Amino acid sequence: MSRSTTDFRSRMTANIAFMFADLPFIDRIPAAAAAGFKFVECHFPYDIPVDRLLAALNAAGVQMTGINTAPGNLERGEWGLAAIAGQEAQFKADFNQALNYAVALGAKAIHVMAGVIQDPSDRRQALRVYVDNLRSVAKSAAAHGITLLLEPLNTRDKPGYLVSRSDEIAEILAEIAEPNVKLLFDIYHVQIMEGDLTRRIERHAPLIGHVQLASVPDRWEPDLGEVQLGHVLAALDRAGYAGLIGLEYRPRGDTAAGLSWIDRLEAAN
Ligand SMILES: O=C(O)[C@@H](O)C(=O)CO
Ligand SMILES: [Mg+2]
Repeated sequence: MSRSTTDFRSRMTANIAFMFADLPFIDRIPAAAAAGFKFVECHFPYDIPVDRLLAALNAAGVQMTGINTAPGNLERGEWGLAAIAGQEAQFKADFNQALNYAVALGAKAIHVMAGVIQDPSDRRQALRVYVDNLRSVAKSAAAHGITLLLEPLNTRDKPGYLVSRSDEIAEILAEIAEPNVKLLFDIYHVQIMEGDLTRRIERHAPLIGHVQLASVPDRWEPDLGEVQLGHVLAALDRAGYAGLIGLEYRPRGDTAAGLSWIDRLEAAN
């Protein structure tokens, strides 16, 4: 039996951007606690004052493990600003907002969202901006023990997003060369864009700062679809990944009822 499946429950963090989505955001925290979660992660908590969020987390006995930088203007198609030339000042403001929330909540990871590049000829410059922006903020996060995560997003869900492949992120990380800037290896996106999950996990293991799971191609409970969950968890285990595992899927029905996949995973491994 692989460690990843025996201690799975103690390492999983419920992504409350997607899970318990029938409830108002703040109410997803006690709902996650009632379903047995000790950890939650989310995307954009910024509509809720940080003190209120912290009070809800404390009341539920749940720890927030990770948040994202703000997406920017959704109507203009933005999805983060870290790679957008001319938006460096707004990126800094968004980053500081994320850092303040993370520090106040005790969250140890911030997913720094790169952004959508409307004109492919801007890509080269965007990569430069991305690297420079990340270098400029990495140490302020490190001072608080916070890891910055870079996540490749698949081009079907997020056309034009600067980075869609984990191999590309590996090159960017080599250039940034800051130990607290890491790869967010989301099985869903990596399987869609690159596949070869086992070998890719082995190759990128030292770079991986966080893992997320969902079924492929539907982004449902992760024991469904084309990826064999037990195998992937064992590969992560063998590669030495011992960090948190984000459940970032859209439940097919009721979130709590759908969690029976965890019992099946434990029984099968
Ligand atoms: O996979 C995703 O979509 C997320 O992890 C995210 O942070 C927002 O794009
Ligand atoms: Mg993800």
